[in-house]
Amino acid sequence: MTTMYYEQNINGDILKGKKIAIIGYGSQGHAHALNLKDSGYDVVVGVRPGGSFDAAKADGVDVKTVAEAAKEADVIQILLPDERQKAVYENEIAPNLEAGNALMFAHGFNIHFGQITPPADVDVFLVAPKGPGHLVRRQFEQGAGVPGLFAIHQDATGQAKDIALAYGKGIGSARGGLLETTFKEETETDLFGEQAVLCGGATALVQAGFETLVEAGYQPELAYFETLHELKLIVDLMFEGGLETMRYSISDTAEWGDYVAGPRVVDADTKSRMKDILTDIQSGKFAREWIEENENGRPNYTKFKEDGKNHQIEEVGRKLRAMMPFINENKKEVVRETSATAQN
Ligand SMILES: NC(=O)C1=CN([C@@H]2O[C@H](COP(=O)(O)OP(=O)(O)OC[C@H]3O[C@@H](n4cnc5c(N)ncnc54)[C@H](OP(=O)(O)O)[C@@H]3O)[C@@H](O)[C@H]2O)C=CC1
Ligand SMILES: CC[C@](O)(C(C)=O)C(=O)O
Ligand SMILES: [Mg+2]
Ligand SMILES: [Mg+2]
Repeated sequence: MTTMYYEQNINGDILKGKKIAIIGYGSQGHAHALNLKDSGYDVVVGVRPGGSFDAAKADGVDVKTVAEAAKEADVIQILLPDERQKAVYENEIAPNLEAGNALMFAHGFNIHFGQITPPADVDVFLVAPKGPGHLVRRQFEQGAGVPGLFAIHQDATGQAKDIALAYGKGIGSARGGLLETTFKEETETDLFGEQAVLCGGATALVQAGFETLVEAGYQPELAYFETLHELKLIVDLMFEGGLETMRYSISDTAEWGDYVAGPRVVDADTKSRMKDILTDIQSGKFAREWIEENENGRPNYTKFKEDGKNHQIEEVGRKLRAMMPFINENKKEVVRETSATAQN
């Protein structure tokens, strides 16, 4: 049965007086550090010298090396890229762990796929917002919150769940709801969601729609508005009131087209391939291949990234967005973080 926790059911006092180290100051790192600080907690950020270090300093956060932050903290949240966590954990965090500390994650990848094995005398749990870090920060500042998951892997102190809930409240996720899960369930569903629907599925759908229109001779700018820009406005309505609200706002013509054409695009074969994707995640095949890609210096990742950047939809989009300053306003904070974390 699903168990949800909301702000009013959570006592955040258990984290008062504890030092929380946020390791990494990227998408999730900056959001957790700033939200926890604004919630009145004692936060130190641990990163290497460079863009993130400078950004955290400029934001008025206490910043140290990873090893120093881990050493002085009671609660250590690892918000580094998943593929870098194992090395940083082994070299800089593990030697500074003490019995009774809490070791945290925002995604279960490294624990679930056996990359990190913490000692038995520390709590190990995750608090994973169900949304991009920049929105975790933006929504918190707006008085809202991105819902999150939490899961306990090890409860050495008997306090793991209370600390996890207090942490989830501190970053604003309990405003949207904290759902109790396991590392296995969080890891597999998160990977599936981002691959099949949220990132892989959505970008492939947008690109294919754009290409279909442009190849048929329609203007690329029009194709951009139709397949990418307007998607946000349609998804906003789904977000606010589900598919029904979106269908209430669109024309009856669009709604009829939705019913008859949607299943032609995403059909039983698509669903069967979604199941294959899920199987590869569950079996560990995806994780093994991603780890290997990193060990080999990311040749395919780099090529995919470059091809994506050079796709016509991106060139057209950059030009059109430059004429819409209201979009660029929101983008500023993401770009600052992106450029701060772009180095390897
Ligand atoms: N992105 C998201 O919105 C979400 C992410 N998650 C999870 O959160 C975790 C963090 O992901 P995300 O926020 O995307 O990570 P990012 O890619 O944004 O993290 C980048 C940060 O890690 C630092 N970093 C990278 N390598 C090292 C290193 N060797 N030593 C010290 N610092 C280093 C970077 O510093 P520098 O500037 O020096 O490179 C930067 O501060 C992952 O487990 C992810 O799965 C969960 C939910 C959503
Ligand atoms: C959808 C991608 C995500 O899982 C997220 C923002 O929740 C991620 O890993 O970044
Ligand atoms: Mg996710
Ligand atoms: Mg993810």
